[in-house]
Amino acid sequence: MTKIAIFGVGLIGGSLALCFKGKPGLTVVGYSNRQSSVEKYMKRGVVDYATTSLQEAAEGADFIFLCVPVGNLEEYVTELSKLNLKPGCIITDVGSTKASVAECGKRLELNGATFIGGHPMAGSERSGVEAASTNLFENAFYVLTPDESTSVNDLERLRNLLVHTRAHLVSVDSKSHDEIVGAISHLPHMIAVALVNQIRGYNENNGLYELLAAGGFRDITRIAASDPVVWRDILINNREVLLKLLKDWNGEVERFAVMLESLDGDAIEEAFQTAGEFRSKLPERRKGMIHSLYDCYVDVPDHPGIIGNIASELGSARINLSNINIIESREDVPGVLRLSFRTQEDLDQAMLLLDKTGYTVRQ
Ligand SMILES: NC(=O)c1ccc[n+]([C@@H]2O[C@H](COP(=O)([O-])OP(=O)(O)OC[C@H]3O[C@@H](n4cnc5c(N)ncnc54)[C@H](O)[C@@H]3O)[C@@H](O)[C@H]2O)c1
Ligand SMILES: O=C(O)C(=O)C[C@]1(C(=O)O)C=C[C@@H](O)C=C1
Repeated sequence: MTKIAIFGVGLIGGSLALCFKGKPGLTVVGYSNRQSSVEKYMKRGVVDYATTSLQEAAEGADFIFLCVPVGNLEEYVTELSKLNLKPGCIITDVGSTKASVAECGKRLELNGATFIGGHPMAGSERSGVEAASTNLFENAFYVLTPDESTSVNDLERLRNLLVHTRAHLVSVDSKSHDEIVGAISHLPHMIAVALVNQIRGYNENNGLYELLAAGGFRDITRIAASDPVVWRDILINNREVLLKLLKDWNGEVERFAVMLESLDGDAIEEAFQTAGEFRSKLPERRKGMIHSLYDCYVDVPDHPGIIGNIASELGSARINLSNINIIESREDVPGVLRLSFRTQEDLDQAMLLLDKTGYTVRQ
């Protein structure tokens, strides 16, 4: 049996556990420092076994996945370096920053074990084992950060195991990882939070802000609801990269102010034009980056019960709906519903069914 230990069975750790559990020859052990969490992991059935003993979880493991917040990663690598791990054990992590943990894994003597950093580029604003899903990593990119000291054989063993996630594996050096992911993930999270807090401030004096906030605001701010502790650690860990990115961001904001002050309509058009072109080239269906789910949009008349009707149509056809959002709905004006599914197959079936039922549905 190949023993896989998962430290921190939350959104990411739980989703990995679900990818591995029940696969022939694999057994999955969950570790938490809290008894109540261990009980929850067992109750939800995401692991074969769970324990609060770090030693029990780690010893004899062929693979150890550290899925705790970034601020706790180095402390766990250090704790593991003090144990008698199985020779050839691969320690990996899923942290959203890679340079500091990779440096720690390299610096410490791991007594026959190896550290290879990892980061699945998939996730959600939700957290905890309750949000874990078998399909979270499907078609997403999963970054590995081996270095010159990583053996080809160890890397291959980890890659072979990660096949169960159905993600696309890519290798990147840890410094480039932090620069790129800082720009495409950490900066957007800061912007979303700053934007929500700006509007929250206005809303304190006038509740209409909250009431009128529709599709645009919701789309750009979904990630502002992400876990505060997880994101505190990510931002602090990648602060040098982020301080530089924030300077560049200030430049972008300033450019807009200049365009408005000088009534430069051409420049505004061009800004939207170039942004639209770049965005439309982004590959669709990459979960965790732009699309976290498989979505379609349905035009609906604004009358009571319509959402219930659509949900029960899908339910009767055994199509699993994972989310439903009202994008727009005003009196006497048709609204738009966004329906989200976890798989392409569910999306295709739902679109076919709703089209047959007479709804206008599009992607
Ligand atoms: N959320 C995302 O979208 C996302 C995506 C990719 C990677 N990550 C990375 O994955 C890691 C986990 O994030 P998540 O979103 O799964 O968070 P989460 O809060 O859902 O899960 C974290 C888990 O770690 C446990 N934990 C916290 N502190 C611990 C400690 N000191 N010792 C043991 N267990 C502890 C928690 O109880 C929880 O089960 C982070 O390093 C994060 O950067 C997150
Ligand atoms: O889709 C989301 O909600 C995410 O925040 C996922 C996301 C991202 O920014 O793309 C967040 C953090 C990760 O480390 C990787 C992926």
